[in-house]
Amino acid sequence: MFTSSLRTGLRSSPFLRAAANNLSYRNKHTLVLVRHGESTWNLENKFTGWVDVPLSPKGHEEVIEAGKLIEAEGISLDVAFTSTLKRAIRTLWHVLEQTDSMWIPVTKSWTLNERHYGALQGLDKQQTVDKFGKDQVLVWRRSYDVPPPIVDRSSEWHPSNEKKYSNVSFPDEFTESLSTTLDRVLPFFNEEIAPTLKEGKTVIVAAHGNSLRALVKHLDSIAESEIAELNIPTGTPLVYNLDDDLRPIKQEGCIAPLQGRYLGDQEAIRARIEGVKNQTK
Ligand SMILES: O=C(O)[C@@H](CO)OP(=O)(O)O
Repeated sequence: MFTSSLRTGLRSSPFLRAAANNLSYRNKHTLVLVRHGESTWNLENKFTGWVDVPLSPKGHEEVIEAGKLIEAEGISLDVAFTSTLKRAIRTLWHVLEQTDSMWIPVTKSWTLNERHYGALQGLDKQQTVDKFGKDQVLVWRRSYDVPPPIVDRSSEWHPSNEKKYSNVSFPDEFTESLSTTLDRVLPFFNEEIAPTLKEGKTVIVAAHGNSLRALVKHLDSIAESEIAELNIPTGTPLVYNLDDDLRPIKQEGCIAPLQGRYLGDQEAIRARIEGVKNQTK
């Protein structure tokens, strides 16, 4: 009787649970993905892409909570990667603060940016549905290889007009589909993130809905036909355990087709996923 209540007590202790998780994460390649928290343009329901908008007040709260969840899970971060957009950078900062790992190396790369939304950037999502129809907007948002309308160099949204991309050359007419987003996310993953994971480091990537959709398409071998259905919620850590070939080890409680596991209240997470989907009804 006494022994069994002692065992129950040990299992329910957050400290001991975190310590046990810490041991189990140490023996695998651990990759934590987190989409930035709600941004001001998520709140206003505008197509954002590479427009550098900040987190909303709720977005800050979401990612502070994300950091606490990572900490409670006993995950000890070693190396971080993020985009060059402030909503992802700020998300990472909050997570690093909450996990007492602000000292770890951080690499920022435009290749982890959100998918560029071309001439849709800045438009209200619902008004775009009203003008072009739900089906067309769904194709622009979620098809694998149909890009939104282009911007040229005269547009304020063309990356050649921004200092932060001055070392990169972009075509005169620019836009991105999920497929062309994957064409820049995957080389960065293979050249920078994969070797770090193989060294045994625990890696966090703070990025965006569509750059993370591209990455998990690769990790989880999701078919082009299936990827349209996949929506990633804001500010929710997604933890992968990877084998030595960096193939995901399917985790209990994962939401198919993902093999990694979201941390947090699973019902609330499913509601957030639906919320992303329903931005264009
Ligand atoms: O506007 C965007 O850049 C993205 C993410 O917020 O939107 P969507 O989910 O419609 O691809």
